[in-house]
Amino acid sequence: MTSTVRVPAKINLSLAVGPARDDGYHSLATVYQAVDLHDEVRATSRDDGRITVTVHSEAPSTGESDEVPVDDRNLAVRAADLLRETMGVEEGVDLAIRKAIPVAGGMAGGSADAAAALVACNAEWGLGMSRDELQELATRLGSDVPFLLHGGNAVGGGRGELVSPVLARSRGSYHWVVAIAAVGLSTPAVFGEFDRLQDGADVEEPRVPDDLLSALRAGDPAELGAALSNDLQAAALSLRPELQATLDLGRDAGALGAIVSGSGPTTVFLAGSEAEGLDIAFALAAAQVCADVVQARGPVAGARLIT
Ligand SMILES: C[C@@](CO)(OP(=O)(O)O)[C@H](O)COP(=O)(O)OP(=O)(O)OC[C@H]1O[C@@H](n2ccc(N)nc2=O)[C@H](O)[C@@H]1O
Ligand SMILES: Nc1ncnc2c1ncn2[C@@H]1O[C@H](COP(=O)(O)OP(=O)(O)O)[C@@H](O)[C@H]1O
Repeated sequence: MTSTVRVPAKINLSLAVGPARDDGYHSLATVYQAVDLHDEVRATSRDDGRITVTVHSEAPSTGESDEVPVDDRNLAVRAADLLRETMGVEEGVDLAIRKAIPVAGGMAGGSADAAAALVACNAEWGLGMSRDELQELATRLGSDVPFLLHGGNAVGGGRGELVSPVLARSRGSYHWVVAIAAVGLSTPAVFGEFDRLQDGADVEEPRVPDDLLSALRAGDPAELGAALSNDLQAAALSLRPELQATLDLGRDAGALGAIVSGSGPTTVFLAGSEAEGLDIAFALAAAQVCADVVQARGPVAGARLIT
């Protein structure tokens, strides 16, 4: 048998970063949106208990440091292994990943594959675990993994893993332009730069901005564009100063809002319509400021079985 799962990328519409905690993580208050840039994970059970992975990349080529591991460092393999250990499964699985989400781009591609592997292996091994049970395992795999199971719009608290669907009344569908950089950025390095830039100053407890929530409730792209925020942006720009020119170019081409996605270096631009998105995409592509430009829509569902 084979079970295939489609899983989206995420954008942080707002990302407020608090102080570093004792466990080395930072407390976060973020609003996630899942967008229709999808990876696919296909799981095929095998009798010998081994877990293997292959990766077919459709994402633009990235630097060597961004290569996706094809051993037990791969987050999809870790997810399958955690599920297997937790449930005492004897079978193994071959995982085949088709990647379209940029690697180390701040769009949670690795976390997405982990979420997809949980759903695919749950089906493939016939475990019948509920979404809530999978959610608990997801928190152990990474801060972003629970949201990729959830999808839609959601608030993330704790270190990002405490996902609450408080935005049930949010409306609208949004047109994004995504500018993908040639070489990724390491998430811990960006948090490290955030700490360095604070230079020992007191960091406030993070909170979700009210204007962002009200923009989502209203379903108003102009309001949402003005309310986008990211506390990691200064750190990402400090490590990659050239991203500032990309942000400026997109704004000049008519973006309602322009922001570094999560820990970067992907930058995202909110457009008023698909046609306006195309103008922004053309301007970015013509200026050759990034490796690839794609258009995406959000919000969309989280990790879902498609076979
Ligand atoms: C920044 C965010 C924003 O959504 O995503 P990306 O933009 O990287 O995709 C997330 O917080 C990333 O989540 P994820 O990529 O799952 O990170 P994890 O594996 O949990 O952590 C990787 C490392 O990032 C740092 N980290 C992560 C989350 C957090 N709240 N505080 C941190 O300081 C820690 O150094 C940690 O060891
Ligand atoms: N399935 C996977 N897909 C992508 N990266 C993975 C995967 N498994 C492990 N990784 C590692 O995780 C790192 C961060 O990847 P990714 O989740 O794409 O970035 P980000 O945290 O910036 O969103 C990569 O550089 C790679 O070494």
